[in-house]
Amino acid sequence: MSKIKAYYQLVKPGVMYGNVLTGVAGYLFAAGHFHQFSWVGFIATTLGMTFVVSAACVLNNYLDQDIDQIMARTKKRPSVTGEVSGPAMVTYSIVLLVLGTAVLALWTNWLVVAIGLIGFVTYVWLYGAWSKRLSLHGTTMGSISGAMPIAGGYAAVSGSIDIGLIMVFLILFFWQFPEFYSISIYRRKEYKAAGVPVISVVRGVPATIRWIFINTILYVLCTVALTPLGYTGWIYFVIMLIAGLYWIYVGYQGFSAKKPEEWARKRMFRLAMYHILLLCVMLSIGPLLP
Ligand code: HEM
Ligand SMILES: CC(C)=CCC/C(C)=C/CC/C(C)=C/COP(=O)(O)OP(=O)(O)O
Repeated sequence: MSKIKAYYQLVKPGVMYGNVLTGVAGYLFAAGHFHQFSWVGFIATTLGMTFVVSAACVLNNYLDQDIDQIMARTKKRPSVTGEVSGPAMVTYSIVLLVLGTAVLALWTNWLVVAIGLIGFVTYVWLYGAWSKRLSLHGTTMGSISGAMPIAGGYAAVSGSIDIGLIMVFLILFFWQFPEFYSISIYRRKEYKAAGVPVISVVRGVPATIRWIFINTILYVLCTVALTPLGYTGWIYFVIMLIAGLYWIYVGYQGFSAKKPEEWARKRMFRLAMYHILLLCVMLSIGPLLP
């Protein structure tokens, strides 16, 4: 692997782009609602968030080497193979964090800076270094950090904490349980071998399927609630309701799945990916449509 590719891998591109995408959606959602869009604010939010989320992922890679070297999915990471040294990773993370925080501080507002830093600390320490290793509730902590970028994007426009900010935070918070709990089903053996107490290891697969179902319903309720709350028009409502009911139906199929691993990988996880894309598009245009 070339050095550049190694440094790129360290930011966990899949997770990083997903998080930035939700940040962008949060910004556009608020911009549509408040009729207030600025290119400077938009670019600074996107760029700053990209740097801060990347900084968090790099530091997490540095701290997670012991777990990552056991799991097949993660054992080829540059942090594990030694391609990038420990001190280099820490320096890289600090540079990204300083850059990102500076961009957010200069061109957005202090609420966005605070949300970025809370997300950073929650992901790197409260989740990665602490609760992920200790308890099945680590996912809840991880979900708090994962819901920060959309809240940050929204806050860049609103400048304050309001119902809209709380709702987008909750939507993203609940979305992550179907996403990660389905991964925990199809990667159960790896997590068990690495000693990570994810829900499928601690409570078993049927209980995990139950919690996926419950959280999917909570996600759908929060997404459609934006319309009666006055944030989006009925086109958003109808599309999110239909897509949401379908997701709930797929969650329900989990109860009778003959091969839960296959259901989790090919149905539930995949649908979580489609849902986040659809959600981001609909949040961005929902306030502007009838
Ligand atoms: C807003 C929050 C999140 C976003 C946007 C997100 C996005 C993504 C995306 C796009 C992927 C597929 C690409 C890739 O493999 O890198 C992925 C995979 C993954 N995510 Fe998430 N994720 C989020 C939250 C979480 C949470 C809370 C956890 C765990 C507690 C988690 C654990 C994982 C794992 C382990 C994979 C790898 C799956 C595999 O290789 O089979 N993610 N995520
Ligand atoms: C504003 C801000 C900086 C927010 C932080 C956003 C962020 C990086 C969220 C990630 C969510 C999450 C728990 C991913 C899984 O990590 P993992 O360590 O379980 O994944 P792995 O097993 O692939 O390493």
